[in-house]
Amino acid sequence: MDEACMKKQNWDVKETELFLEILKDLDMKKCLDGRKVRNNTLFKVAHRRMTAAGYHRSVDQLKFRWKLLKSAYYKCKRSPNAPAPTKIQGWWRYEKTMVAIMESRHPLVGPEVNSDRNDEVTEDSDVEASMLHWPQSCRDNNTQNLDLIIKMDPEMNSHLKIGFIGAGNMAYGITKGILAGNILPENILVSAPSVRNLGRFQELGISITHSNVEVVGGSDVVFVAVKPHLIPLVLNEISPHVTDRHIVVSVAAGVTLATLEEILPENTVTIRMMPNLPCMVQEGALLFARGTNAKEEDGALLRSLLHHCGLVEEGPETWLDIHTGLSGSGVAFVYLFAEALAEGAVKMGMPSSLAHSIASQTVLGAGRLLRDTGKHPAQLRSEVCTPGGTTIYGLHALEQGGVRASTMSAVEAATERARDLGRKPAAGYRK
Ligand SMILES: NC(=O)C1=CN([C@@H]2O[C@H](COP(=O)(O)OP(=O)(O)OC[C@H]3O[C@@H](n4cnc5c(N)ncnc54)[C@H](OP(=O)(O)O)[C@@H]3O)[C@@H](O)[C@H]2O)C=CC1
Ligand SMILES: O=C(O)[C@@H]1CCC=N1
Repeated sequence: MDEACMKKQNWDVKETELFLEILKDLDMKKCLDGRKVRNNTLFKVAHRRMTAAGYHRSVDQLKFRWKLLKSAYYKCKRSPNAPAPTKIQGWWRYEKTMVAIMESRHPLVGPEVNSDRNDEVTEDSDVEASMLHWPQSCRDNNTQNLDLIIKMDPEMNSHLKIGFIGAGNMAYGITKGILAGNILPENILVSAPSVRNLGRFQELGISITHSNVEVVGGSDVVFVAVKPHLIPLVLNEISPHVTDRHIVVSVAAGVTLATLEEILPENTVTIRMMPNLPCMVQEGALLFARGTNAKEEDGALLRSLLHHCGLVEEGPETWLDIHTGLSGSGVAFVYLFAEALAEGAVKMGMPSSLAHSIASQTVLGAGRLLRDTGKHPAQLRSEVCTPGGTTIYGLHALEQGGVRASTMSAVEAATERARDLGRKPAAGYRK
């Protein structure tokens, strides 16, 4: 480690005080009990807040600083009257806050305390922080816990820098959803080779560039929203600039996590996600799968970033292609049906514009009722259907046209196409 780097590891009073205030504010008493003391998420929250305040420490450095402070606290407890019981310079400044944190956490008895005491280290070894092995975050931390932790820190996302590579319809849809949350336009940067799609981002107050590398350099979360056949090209271009600071989220249909991980540097946090266009009106349906290095808290962060886009779910990667058929492409199937409904009305003599606005309201109303009641579609269908009435005559006509089978085939065909794109992203692809 060179001298400049070692210097960077020296904490000054202001920085340490801020760090402790953040930990206190995060209410460690509730969140860090025993085994969860090293919960990555909390340190990540602290990391984001420190970064926002202009202090650029890695999560591991924060953990190590905490370890030192705890060590000093225990030394002090053991021999309160001994002079300079710790090597942390100016320890007296932090003692009060440390006591406030530690003594609201648990009494100084019990096995956890003993195990904490074993963590005692000297400040001299601070420079070795990056080499320390920290246990993985506890597997028993379910998503609910993580969501709670993130909710505790409502400003967390607002400091995140978000980048989009590709300025097409999907990037725009996700951006609109993100902006409905607490991310400000000035924290978003979008790139595309031409200006033709960039204007609408500018109108939202978002910065634009033609440089994908600039987007990576200025972002914590990078959405890659180019067509699937361009993914290898774009990832090869940005790969030298991707670091452990980044979460790379691909929205490209079919492109697998294995492909992303093969091109990006080892240890890159990758997430594969399939959104859909209604993100634009905060009614999207999004499914994501985490890559090898993406932890639960990375998924929780993505969820909290996108929750204004609509329904956000996590699942195994094998469901991503199915979700593409069901929902990514599925919205287009619904539009086709809406169009056909309107055309049926036009055929029967209704003016086109009225027919289309009634068709869209019908799709919206049917969808909301389906979602909000949680009823099975067949149940709602039967509630509309009077015996011998109009609806059953119409449904009969639809069944004769094979609408159910052809819709199932449409989902199947789109799923298979996504799987093909995953095998050969460029195969038969048209822009
Ligand atoms: N549209 C949808 O409903 C959905 C799309 N997706 C996925 O989202 C991705 C994007 O789709 P969509 O938004 O529809 O596509 P668009 O064609 O609307 O947008 C593609 C964007 O990529 C940009 N681009 C092209 N080459 C590069 C490059 N080398 N570097 C940076 N940007 C580049 C284009 O630039 P320019 O503006 O200059 O042309 C354009 O802005 C696809 O992978 C698709 O599978 C997923 C779910 C739904
Ligand atoms: O048609 C496509 O390939 C993209 C993916 C899902 C929706 N649109």
